[in-house]
Amino acid sequence: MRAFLGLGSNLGDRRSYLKKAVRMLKERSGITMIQESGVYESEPWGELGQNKFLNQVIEIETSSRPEELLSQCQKIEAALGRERSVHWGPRTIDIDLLLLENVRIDSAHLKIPHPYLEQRNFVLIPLKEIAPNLVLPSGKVPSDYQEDEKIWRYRG
Ligand SMILES: Nc1ncnc2c1ncn2[C@@H]1O[C@H](COP(=O)(O)OP(=O)(O)OP(=O)(O)O)[C@@H](O)[C@H]1O
Ligand SMILES: Nc1nc2c(c(=O)[nH]1)N=C(CO)CN2
Repeated sequence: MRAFLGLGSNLGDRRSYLKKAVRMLKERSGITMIQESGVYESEPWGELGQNKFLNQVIEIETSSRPEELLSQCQKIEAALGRERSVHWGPRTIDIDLLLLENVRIDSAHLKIPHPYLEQRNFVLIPLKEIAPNLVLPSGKVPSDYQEDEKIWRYRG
């Protein structure tokens, strides 16, 4: 099954957390990397008054079921020192399941497609780089969305 994952970090060595998360995902059994977007920096969305984020979107092929994939991602978050304190607050690493091929889930602990997907430029702009024509829940595609001054390519 094809899956798009969104990675984000705004604490500590943000670039290194993204690299480590990508490496750990590649090492997981049943996961094959298909594409990695570049890294983008942006102002915090939602909960303001925290550090800027680095974000990246990746496409993988996985043999895991959605619940298993969530649990694999949460193990990586835990291994990289993620502490869940503030909703939408600072984090060393966040891994969101954005879209899974032909999957719709609306349970208490897993919602697919990710409910805020199309409200977040930090997801849409990296997605536009690797999957410009992917049809999103609204029927729009990532190339319909424009970059703005609140998000830029990070070359660090
Ligand atoms: N598509 C999804 N991807 C990742 N987690 C999800 C998803 N849908 C629901 N969740 C649930 O969301 C819970 C809280 O996640 P988290 O603490 O990362 O929220 P957040 O990053 O602050 O907010 P957001 O989910 O809006 O990015 C997770 O424990 C997980 O069970
Ligand atoms: N720019 C940006 N803002 C955010 C992000 C993120 O990854 N990038 N994640 C959040 C919690 O999921 C809240 N706000």
